[in-house]
Amino acid sequence: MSEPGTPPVVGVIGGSGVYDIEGLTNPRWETVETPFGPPSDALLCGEIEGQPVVFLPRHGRGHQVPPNRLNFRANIDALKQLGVTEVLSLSAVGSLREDLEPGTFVLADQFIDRTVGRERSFFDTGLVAHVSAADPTCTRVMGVLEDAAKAEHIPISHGGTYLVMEGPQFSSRAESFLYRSWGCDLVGMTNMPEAKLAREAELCYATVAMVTDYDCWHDEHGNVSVEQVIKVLTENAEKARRLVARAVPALAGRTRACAAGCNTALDTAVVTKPEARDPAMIDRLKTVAGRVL
Ligand SMILES: CSC[C@H]1O[C@H](OP(=O)(O)O)[C@H](O)[C@@H]1O
Ligand SMILES: Nc1ncnc2[nH]cnc12
Repeated sequence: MSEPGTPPVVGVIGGSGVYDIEGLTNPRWETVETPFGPPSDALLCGEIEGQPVVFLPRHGRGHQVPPNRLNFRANIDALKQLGVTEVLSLSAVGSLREDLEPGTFVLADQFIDRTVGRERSFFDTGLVAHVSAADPTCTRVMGVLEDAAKAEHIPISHGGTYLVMEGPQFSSRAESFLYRSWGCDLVGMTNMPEAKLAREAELCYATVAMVTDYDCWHDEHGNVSVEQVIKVLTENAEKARRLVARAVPALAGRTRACAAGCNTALDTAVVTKPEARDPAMIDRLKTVAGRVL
């Protein structure tokens, strides 16, 4: 259980095409068990310029877990068990906007959750809580990422709405047009419920969405394929690596609670009266919510 002023430990969740991070000092893979079952894989722990960092390949090192089977709760619990306080998510996404070309990096800040059948909360009967998800990403960490991108001369677009679909199939053309008509900018399959669970666990969360394709709405571009996604990611891997290497040490040195309020999200969220709380739930939630239970 970490207190709001705990020195930062950066967690990096690597999405499609990002199964490892290079350049860590003292690297070691650690297997973590959680009350929610196993995370996607072992987690790689180490340091970048003295700043502790923990890496989790979202789909496993061999990309064996599809988006609709990800154990998001276990992934977030495992990161928090290893002391993580701020999460950088790297994600491949389709573009729903002409000007967001493949190869563009976007700091997505809003989500529309169209997923079905995923476990979307740590809380449940016996221990009820409602956190705010009005601003699901951490504005402070996004600012650090933006500065890191500038320092590395990596163009990055600040802000954008990411529609999260269930998958694993890509969208039908009618769905793609629908998402565009809703004003969404990006489409992907993984950032929900991941971002909301990070908020429940009082972790800062920011996502670097790496545009790989125009989904299937654009009449001058072919329909998205895995081959295209991996090709564009491979071409941009070096940029992503430099961005992470610059951002991680820049997140060091925070000595107070996150100014955006992420580390205190549970202060006013739990509604179940203390005498009505299920002891088994309190035990299950000791990593993510032990601070307030
Ligand atoms: C391999 S293409 C589709 C796959 O890629 C994205 O995952 P991630 O966010 O982990 O990079 C997308 O959401 C799909 O899961
Ligand atoms: N077009 C797309 N739809 C959903 N997820 C994606 N990941 C990368 N491109 C995607």
